[in-house]
Amino acid sequence: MSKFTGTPKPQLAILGASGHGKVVADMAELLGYACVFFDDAYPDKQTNEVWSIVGTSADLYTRLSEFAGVAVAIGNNAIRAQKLQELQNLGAVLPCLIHPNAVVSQYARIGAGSVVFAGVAVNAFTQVGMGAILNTGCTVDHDCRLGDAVHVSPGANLAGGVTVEDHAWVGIGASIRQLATIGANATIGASCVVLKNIPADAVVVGNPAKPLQKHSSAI
Ligand SMILES: CC(=O)SCCNC(=O)CCNC(=O)[C@H](O)C(C)(C)COP(=O)(O)OP(=O)(O)OC[C@H]1O[C@@H](n2cnc3c(N)ncnc32)[C@H](O)[C@@H]1OP(=O)(O)O
Repeated sequence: MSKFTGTPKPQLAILGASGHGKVVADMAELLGYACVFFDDAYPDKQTNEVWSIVGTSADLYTRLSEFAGVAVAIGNNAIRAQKLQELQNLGAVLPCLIHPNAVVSQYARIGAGSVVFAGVAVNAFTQVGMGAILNTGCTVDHDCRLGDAVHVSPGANLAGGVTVEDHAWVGIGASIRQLATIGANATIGASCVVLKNIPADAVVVGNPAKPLQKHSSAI
């Protein structure tokens, strides 16, 4: 007598066997996927905790038809954007993965290849581009505009009408005042409080946000 095994789970390939990748895989399993990793450290590295690494990024590009979807778990915003673009050009399916315990308004839009982790809230009429990381417990309030491959780190809070341009990184626990704009590729340091617009490529820290100064001298 054959044993009933149920419907096979859809397979998700995750590019990047990182710590971030573990969180993506854990969430994807909750969403019903079975996960394997691809990473250029293969074959020297063959596991990422409980998950198998089965090939390099080049291997993934030749095996896309085997997968129901591909996630890119690379924290660097520019590299993640580049890999997502290459995968999209090859016809890969890039699902937007939203944790069951995230709260996303029915009037919000989040782009392909984005991940939204546990405890996140995204409020009405916010739009998020492709390949975003909305990390654990961050909030993105109403009418925000987030570009492609942005990262909002754990516990960061964006008030209403904030703009975050492509590839910008909002650090852990940062707060962004309503209607402020964070320029492309900018970095907002951990716990920073942003009250005014931040130009592209800037690195700012503190309360209120100021450009990062490195002033350690030899002790
Ligand atoms: C799940 C996850 O883990 S997601 C990842 C979450 N992580 C984050 O959000 C981290 C965000 N990154 C930061 O805050 C970083 O410190 C950055 C990007 C702002 C600066 O990094 P670096 O360029 O490496 O700066 P570095 O560590 O050398 O520090 C330089 C100076 O700035 C100070 N500094 C660095 N970050 C901050 C900050 N967030 N607030 C205040 N001062 C800071 C340092 O104390 C140091 O001061 P000193 O020169 O007087 O000693």
